[in-house]
Amino acid sequence: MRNRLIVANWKLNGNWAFNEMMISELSAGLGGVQSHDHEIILCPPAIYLQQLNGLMGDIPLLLGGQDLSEHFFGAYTGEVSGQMLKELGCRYTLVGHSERRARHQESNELVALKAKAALACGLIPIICVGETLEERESGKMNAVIQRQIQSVMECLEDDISQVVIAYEPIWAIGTGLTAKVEQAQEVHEFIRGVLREYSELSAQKISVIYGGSVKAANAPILLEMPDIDGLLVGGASLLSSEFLAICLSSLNSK
Ligand SMILES: O=C(CO)COP(=O)(O)O
Repeated sequence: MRNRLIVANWKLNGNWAFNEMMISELSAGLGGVQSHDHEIILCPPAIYLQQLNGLMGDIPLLLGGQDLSEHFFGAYTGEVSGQMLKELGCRYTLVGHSERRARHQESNELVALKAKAALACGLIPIICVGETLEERESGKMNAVIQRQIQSVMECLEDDISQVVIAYEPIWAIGTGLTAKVEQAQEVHEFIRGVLREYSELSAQKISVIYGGSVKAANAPILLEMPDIDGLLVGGASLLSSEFLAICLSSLNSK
């Protein structure tokens, strides 16, 4: 019933030659593989969306932004709007990644406005949530994640089923530490419970994906969990063989 999503977050990586090579290697590896309930989404730096859109042809890949402005146009130097992402071929955009929350002081309220702006532009927001190690160890994890989700849900009102949630424990990002599958499943189940408070149907429909040191080696076991509907991959998405193996393990696991 829920879509399976494998999302590559390239962060501040890529260049013209690298992008060309990645698309050609992903094309060779995924050629002919089609699945109506699987989506593989590349989120490169916004500046490369146009190049990738031109390179993708009929390869079964989609594009997403890494962030967007909560504004639609105007005097906001350096920002990229949802319409601009849409024009460049995006179907998705990440919102509220922990690196933006921490480094750019993005509050829950701002993340909610960005998710709303994304939907208004016809984009599906992938809303990132997750706790620090300190929050986990001091027992605040559930409250932190609940608040992150509630802010968005309260702002979106009728549109809540149109989003994707990405659970990324901050202590597992880029550290080589992955949440144990049981730990990840437990939080995903908790997130579905929070969603259920808004709508049972939405809770069943919204894909909740996991991110944090995902690799080809741990992807299959994560994807076996009942409430893990896909993966948000950072470092391993920059290595075509690793990323392909992750995509193929997902395509083969359903
Ligand atoms: O932040 C992430 C994806 O958004 C996870 O990054 P890593 O896979 O490098 O840990």
